[in-house]
Amino acid sequence: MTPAARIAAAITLLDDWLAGQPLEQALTTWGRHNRYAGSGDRAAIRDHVFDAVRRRRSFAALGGAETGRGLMIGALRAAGVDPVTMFTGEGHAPPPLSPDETGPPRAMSRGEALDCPDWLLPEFEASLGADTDAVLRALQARAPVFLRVNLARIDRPRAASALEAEGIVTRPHELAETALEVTEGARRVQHSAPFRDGLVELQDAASQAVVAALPLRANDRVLDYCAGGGGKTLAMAARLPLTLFAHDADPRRMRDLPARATRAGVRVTLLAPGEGSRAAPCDLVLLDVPCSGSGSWRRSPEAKWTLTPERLADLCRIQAQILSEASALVRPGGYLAYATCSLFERENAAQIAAFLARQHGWQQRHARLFTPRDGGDGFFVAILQRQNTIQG
Ligand SMILES: C[S@@+](CC[C@H](N)C(=O)[O-])C[C@H]1O[C@@H](n2cnc3c(N)ncnc32)[C@H](O)[C@@H]1O
Repeated sequence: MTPAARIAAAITLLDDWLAGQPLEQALTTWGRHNRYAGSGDRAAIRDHVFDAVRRRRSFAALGGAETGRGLMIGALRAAGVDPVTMFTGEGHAPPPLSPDETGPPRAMSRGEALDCPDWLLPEFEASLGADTDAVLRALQARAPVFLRVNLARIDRPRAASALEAEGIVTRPHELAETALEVTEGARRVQHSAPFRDGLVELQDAASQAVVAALPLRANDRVLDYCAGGGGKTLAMAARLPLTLFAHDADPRRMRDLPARATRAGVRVTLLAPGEGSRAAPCDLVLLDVPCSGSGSWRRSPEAKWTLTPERLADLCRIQAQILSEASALVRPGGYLAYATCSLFERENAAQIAAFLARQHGWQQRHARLFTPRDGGDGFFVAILQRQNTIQG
């Protein structure tokens, strides 16, 4: 496909998305109906579409309309390319620009320039203060691809060499001693021997830093209460030998966990929903709670536009409930670790402050907010310790 034909395909997909079709579904359907497109074409079209969803407001302002066509005209202008060179109408290129589409772009509001829904600007400001604009700008870019080196099996330099032998170039990242950032060959990772053999896993660098911050000791009894696909379960297992339990309210989310654990050479006991108490009393319970995901909107840009005030309030209620129910599973003297991939204060520090105010006998030992300016996704982690003498 020519570069212009790829843009025409991205326009169709963006129109489907704007009409309400989920992005992944639109991409799969398009792929099925356009089998002539090679893997390079599909990857390039996917990149166009994800960039446009991430930068929906600024591209629409630059392109003059919130349509697939307007977004792609805006994308070209943002990249310093005159859209006239691609919108030629020749072959499979999109039709030439109309007079309306060639006028000078209008001034943008702050929310448009930062690609942020207006209702969320105060939420970001209350959470990030003077860093708001810089963090929102960081969220406009593509997320880097990070790998976690399984230090139980191999050290970071040797993992980097094994990957390089397969054309995957990486560099160490300072967020965690397990982290490698892929700078070339990211699409080869899942077919590579180091990945197949469990020497490396795909995992965001801040997510790795969260696991590195957990106060774990050898042979601890640990429950990953919101385990999902088990990214953090496996990262904990790679740190040191543990008795590990994984639980999730939706067991389908843990479907891939047994195979991933086998590949990594670790044992994890899966618990049915509501049976978290079978792991108690725990030395550490990790609560990687459901959240707005605002820290990972580079990776999942659709979520930025679908979050509503009602959904955010619901998530906060669920987080508070999980904190209350799962804290009971920690032994006296043990730890509760609370994590989100959100940048919002009310899902993070405020949620912990409210827990400490209503539940006596806990002390905060550590808290840190990572933002995309640190390189990885936005993440929050707080570590609370249960007092040995339980009061109230
Ligand atoms: C952020 S994801 C977990 C990601 C996972 N820990 C990882 O690192 O790959 C949050 C998970 O919490 C689960 N969840 C939602 N409500 C829950 C609840 N009340 N109790 C336990 N898990 C819950 C969701 O099904 C989802 O899998």
